[in-house]
Amino acid sequence: MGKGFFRRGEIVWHTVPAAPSRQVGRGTGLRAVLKGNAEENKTGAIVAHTKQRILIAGGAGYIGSQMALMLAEAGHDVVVLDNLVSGHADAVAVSGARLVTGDIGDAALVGWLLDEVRPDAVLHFAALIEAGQSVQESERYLENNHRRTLVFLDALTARNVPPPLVFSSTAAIYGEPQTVPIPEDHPAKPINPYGQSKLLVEQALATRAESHGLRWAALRYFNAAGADPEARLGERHEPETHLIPLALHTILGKRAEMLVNGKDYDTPDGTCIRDYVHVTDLCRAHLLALEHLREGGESGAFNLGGGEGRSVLEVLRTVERVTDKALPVRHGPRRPGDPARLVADIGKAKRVLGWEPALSDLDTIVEHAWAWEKKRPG
Ligand SMILES: NC(=O)c1ccc[n+]([C@@H]2O[C@H](COP(=O)([O-])OP(=O)(O)OC[C@H]3O[C@@H](n4cnc5c(N)ncnc54)[C@H](O)[C@@H]3O)[C@@H](O)[C@H]2O)c1
Ligand SMILES: O=c1ccn([C@@H]2O[C@H](COP(=O)(O)OP(=O)(O)O[C@H]3O[C@H](CO)[C@@H](O)[C@H](O)[C@H]3O)[C@@H](O)[C@H]2O)c(=O)[nH]1
Repeated sequence: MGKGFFRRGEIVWHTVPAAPSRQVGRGTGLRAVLKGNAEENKTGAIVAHTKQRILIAGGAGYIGSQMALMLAEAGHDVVVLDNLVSGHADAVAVSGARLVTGDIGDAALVGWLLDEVRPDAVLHFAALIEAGQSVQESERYLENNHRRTLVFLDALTARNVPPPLVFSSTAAIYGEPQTVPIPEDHPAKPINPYGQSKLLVEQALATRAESHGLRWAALRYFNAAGADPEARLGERHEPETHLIPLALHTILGKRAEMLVNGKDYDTPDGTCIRDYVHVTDLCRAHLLALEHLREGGESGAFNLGGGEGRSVLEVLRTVERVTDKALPVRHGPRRPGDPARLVADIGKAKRVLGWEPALSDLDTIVEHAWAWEKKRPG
């Protein structure tokens, strides 16, 4: 155990120094996020007035650790609960948030933590995330993502006034889309247990709203991508399955070639189309969702995408352009369970939350991911 850790029973608190600055970068739209709760300092940066206590389940993962960093930079007090099944303690250290190593399905731990932290809001990122793996291991996915979330929700709703909850949902709940772009009221018919587990949680949130007055937002991310604009954090799934990091690993010589899954889809170049959204844009949406709930806004689901569909080959060409290197590519068969097109209709998030993707053009996403890959640990 490294410097800066101490044990408290079975619980490990990670006590690294807080982030050096409470400034929030300019031009990121956070003025709107923190309205009424922030001021501009001499340098024009945004500094939060009211420090809030935020609990992040799954905050040692790719998106959750970026969220912890954004909240810490906005001046909030952040505690991460993560069992580190796929997350990284050193990613939490970047934000200076406290890390409690444990499981969302551990009722005693979660109850203790809620009493200890008394969070003003909870963000729930904790999940197993591989759709393909979920087909082989459906029980494990439903147990981890759905049943353990129910335990977590029991602990939250046992409180007199449960804190508002923002949940990481996914485009995978829609299954094979009937219309593209996909609006939130599109039928939800997941075609893999991963999507099913997320839909079951969304249904549980709606039920808890009726039974316990839980206020919630389910943010249905499309393809999360990119990295911290200052390359302090980024994607580090092990094993990695996502297109952009795999292409960058190939460029770096960690893999021999890039396999394109299918070239006979009904799309202009025959490869799958996806909607890539920058991780920082996703995190900003969480702040806006919290603000929305804090102001009494209606609970519900919101699509989050970059708003544009890009094919696998377009992504690979962008990787070649940004890195200025050629990518060895091989065409293989389709990957089971891959819909041809997934593109978000993000009108509701724009209208209701005031969200607008700012960094989600493909070049910026790949540039940030590339900067991260060149300096990431491991
Ligand atoms: N990455 C994407 O493209 C994408 C797209 C749609 C939705 N999502 C959702 O966003 C969330 C975050 O995704 P990510 O890419 O950061 O994944 P990630 O694997 O990097 O992070 C998930 C984190 O949750 C933790 N975790 C898992 N099960 C846990 C449990 N039972 N108790 C405590 N901690 C647990 C892991 O250790 C990890 O740190 C997930 O809920 C995922 O389903 C991701
Ligand atoms: O080596 C590879 C890896 C991926 N792909 C393709 O690239 C596209 C994007 O794949 P990937 O990056 O693995 O993301 P998705 O499978 O689209 O899934 C992501 O996006 C979904 C929402 O759109 C979320 O539900 C998932 O959690 C998230 O992992 C797909 O067509 C893949 O078949 C390849 O061709 N070769």
